[in-house]
Order: sequence, then C-alpha cells, then structure tokens
Amino acid sequence: MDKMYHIGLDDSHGAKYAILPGDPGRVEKIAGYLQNPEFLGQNREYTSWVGELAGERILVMSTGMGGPSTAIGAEELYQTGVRTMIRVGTCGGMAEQVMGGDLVIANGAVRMEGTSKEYVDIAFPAVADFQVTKALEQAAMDLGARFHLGIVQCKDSFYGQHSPDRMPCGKELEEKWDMWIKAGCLASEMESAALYIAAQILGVRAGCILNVIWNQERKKNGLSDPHCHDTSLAIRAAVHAVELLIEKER
Ligand SMILES: O=P(O)(O)O[C@H]1O[C@H](CO)[C@@H](O)[C@H]1O
Ligand SMILES: O=c1cc[nH]c(=O)[nH]1
Repeated sequence: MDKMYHIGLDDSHGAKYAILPGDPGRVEKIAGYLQNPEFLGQNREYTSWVGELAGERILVMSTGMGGPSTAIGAEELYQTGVRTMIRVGTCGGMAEQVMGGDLVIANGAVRMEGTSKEYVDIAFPAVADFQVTKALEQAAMDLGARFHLGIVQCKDSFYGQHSPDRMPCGKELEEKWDMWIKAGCLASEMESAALYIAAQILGVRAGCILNVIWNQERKKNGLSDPHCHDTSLAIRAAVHAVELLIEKER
C-alpha cells in the first residue's frame, strides 16, 4: 500500500496495537520500554517508532495536540492495520482529589471540542473500550500508582481553560467548567473525545491514561498543588496494559 498522507506510514509496521502520546518528544521514550525499538519516520506532528512486546509488534506515534490531528492519526492508523489505540497523555486536574503526579484513566470524555461533532451528533457519548480500560486499571494497580478512573473533559482551547477571563466568551467557559466539575469530571485534556468517537466509528478499541500535571482548582481553593511533568508512570502503565491485553488475547 502507499504511505498514508499525513502519518507517512504504510502497513509494513505490522502492529495491531498503538500507544499514542500527544507530544512527539514522548515517542522515543515510550519506545524505549519496548524490545528492538526502531524509528519509523516523522511527518508533521506524527513521529513514529515501532518495537515489540510479548511477541507482538507495537507502534508508538504522536498525535499532536487536539482533536483534528488525533482523529486524522486514528483514521490513518486504522488503514495501516491498527485495531487497539491507547492514548498516554497529560492533563490538568479538576476534581479536588486529583493531584499532580496522580494518574487518570478516562472511561469517557466530555465532547467540548469540535472534531467529534463532525463524526456524530453530540448526544452520542465518547466512551472508552471496557477491556482496554480494565487493562489500564490493572496496570495502574500493578504499579502501585495513585490513580482515578472516570470522566475527563476535552476542549480545544488550552488557554480558554487557564485564562478564560481573557476571552470574550470567558463567562460561558467558566460556567461550563464549573458545571463539568459539579458533574464529576476528574481532569481536562484535549484528545480523548476525538479519539474515542473516531475509534467508535472505525470499529476499533481505544483507551486513555494521563499524568496529572497540576490542578488549578486545588490552587484556587488554597490547597497544596504539587506539579508533576514526569510522564514515566503513565507510560509504564500504558505499556503494561498493552502487555496484559496481549497475554489475555493470546
Ligand atoms: O501531553 P499531551 O498528550 O499532548 O496532552 C495534553 O497536553 C497538551 C496541552 O498542554 C494537550 O495535547 C493535552 O491534551
Ligand atoms: O491543564 C492542562 C494540562 C495538560 N493538558 C491540558 O489540556 N490542560
């Protein structure tokens, strides 16, 4: 087959499982947890490596930031044979109990972004695959991580989250932010809703595990707000979850 237009890959990678960080700079680090890691290529925001785990080929590819590039990545990975997609990313805590350095496993996502609306009506939920989510939960437990499992909020504007007062529509952003918190959202990030909806429509599995960087709500409420930029724990949990899925499905 020809190489896919955006991701620059064809099906010669031979992987059915993919680990998908947003940040291209995280790809080589993730591949370092696999056997025989090999650089495949880079085009636009898509940097790709492949390696092996428990006898299976595993692709690692960055999606870039936000729904559009994530959905394009999922679509083109599907064309190259990938059937299980696990996002490993970062997020900002929303719920008070979610602290920097914790992990969040997203079993569903609020669709406050634009991409998924061009797949299916907003009434349709963005939900993670149950088996993938169970494997992520088991992996986090095996690693002894402090983790939370629940719903994350996805948006398109990082600065709409952090500086809503600067935006002409800031009042609406703030009202919605408070509503998501009251409804029980754990954390905010930018890709899982588009990934879950694209995966659903493609008929493949998707899940997501996130490192919590900080929690602006804790800071606002005068609570301690430790910051953690180290994504190692989330990466190790994602890799271990893939291993668990492979073993279970062998
Ligand atoms: O660390 P990644 O995976 O990029 O994820 C988060 O970080 C970016 C914003 O800083 C957004 O992409 C958000 O979803
Ligand atoms: O606060 C944050 C941190 C990471 N990613 C986001 O989208 N928001």
